[in-house]
Amino acid sequence: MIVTVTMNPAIDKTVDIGKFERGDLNRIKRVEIDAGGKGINVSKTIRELGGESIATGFVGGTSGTIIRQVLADLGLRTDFVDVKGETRTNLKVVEETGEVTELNEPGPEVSKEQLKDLLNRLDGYANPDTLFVLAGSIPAGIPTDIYRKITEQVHQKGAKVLLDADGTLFSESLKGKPDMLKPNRSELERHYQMDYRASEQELVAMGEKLFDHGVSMAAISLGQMGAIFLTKEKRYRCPGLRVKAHSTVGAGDALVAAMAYSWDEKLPLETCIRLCMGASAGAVTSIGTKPPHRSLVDELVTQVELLEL
Ligand SMILES: Nc1ncnc2c1ncn2[C@@H]1O[C@H](COP(=O)(O)OP(=O)(O)OP(=O)(O)O)[C@@H](O)[C@H]1O
Ligand SMILES: O=P(O)(O)OC[C@@]1(O)O[C@H](CO)[C@@H](O)[C@@H]1O
Repeated sequence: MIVTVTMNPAIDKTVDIGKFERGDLNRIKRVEIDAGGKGINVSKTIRELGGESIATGFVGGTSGTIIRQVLADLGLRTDFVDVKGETRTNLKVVEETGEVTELNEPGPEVSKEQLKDLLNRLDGYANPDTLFVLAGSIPAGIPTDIYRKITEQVHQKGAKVLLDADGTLFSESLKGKPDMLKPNRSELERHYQMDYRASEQELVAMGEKLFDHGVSMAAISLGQMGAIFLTKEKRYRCPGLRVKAHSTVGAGDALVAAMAYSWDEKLPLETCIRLCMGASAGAVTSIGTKPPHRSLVDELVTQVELLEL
């Protein structure tokens, strides 16, 4: 069973404009609305891949109701805790060049009781057959060591954790010894305080250091350049697939979804990697933060090149 945790969901409003003019009037050509937030995107992609998950976290207000409804319409199982404020709306501005500017709101505050409620629910799902996907930012009221706490809590019941977090949240969460990680290049560089662009060798070295934190698999995503996949036994580099990109937002979530789905289905490492590459490349072709179609993923999977390092 896969349980995704989105502490800070969002309505994603993706707008297409020609060229973004700072300090001037910008006319929008197209608007796309999605129920988003990293864990929710992971759940949507798992569903598209043919798997099942339970999407959990906090939702509130009208946006929260919309998110619940959209996910129900998609046939997703959810178990959200209600909060008082309004779930955020995140704006993604996509220019003709493909450049994306993201404006993410902080999200509504979560009380101690609401957090306790969520932790109790997560505890109820934890067993050796459960993988928790902890992904994205946390709203006000939630301590930065929350992912560490959840990881320690569910580990006690034999469950596993896949983490996708940024900055301090990433560094704090590592202390809980998550089982799988999906940092991107800049998250790793920031964690290891590198003030220059790391080489491939340095990225691999940094990735392997994560094994000291108990990690058993790390996927280092490199945007259009592809990704590096590391386990204790094997190291692969996959060049990025050539696709017609619309918005890269959510590509990382699709990769995480494929990792989680592969774990649940007990797929071999190489099959998992191909799926990760196919799903993430497929996600950049979709408008907004919609998951890639399984048929497209299957087509892209055949193009994946695995270079053993
Ligand atoms: N332009 C692109 N063309 C092809 N594949 C891409 C492109 N951008 C991203 N990808 C695929 O998506 C994966 C994840 O992308 P990226 O490294 O940008 O993740 P991320 O920073 O976590 O993204 P986000 O947080 O926006 O979801 C890459 O490893 C790659 O396989
Ligand atoms: O503010 P966070 O939680 O870091 O990221 C939230 C977010 O940008 O991540 C997803 C794409 O990965 C979007 O659906 C969503 O708007």
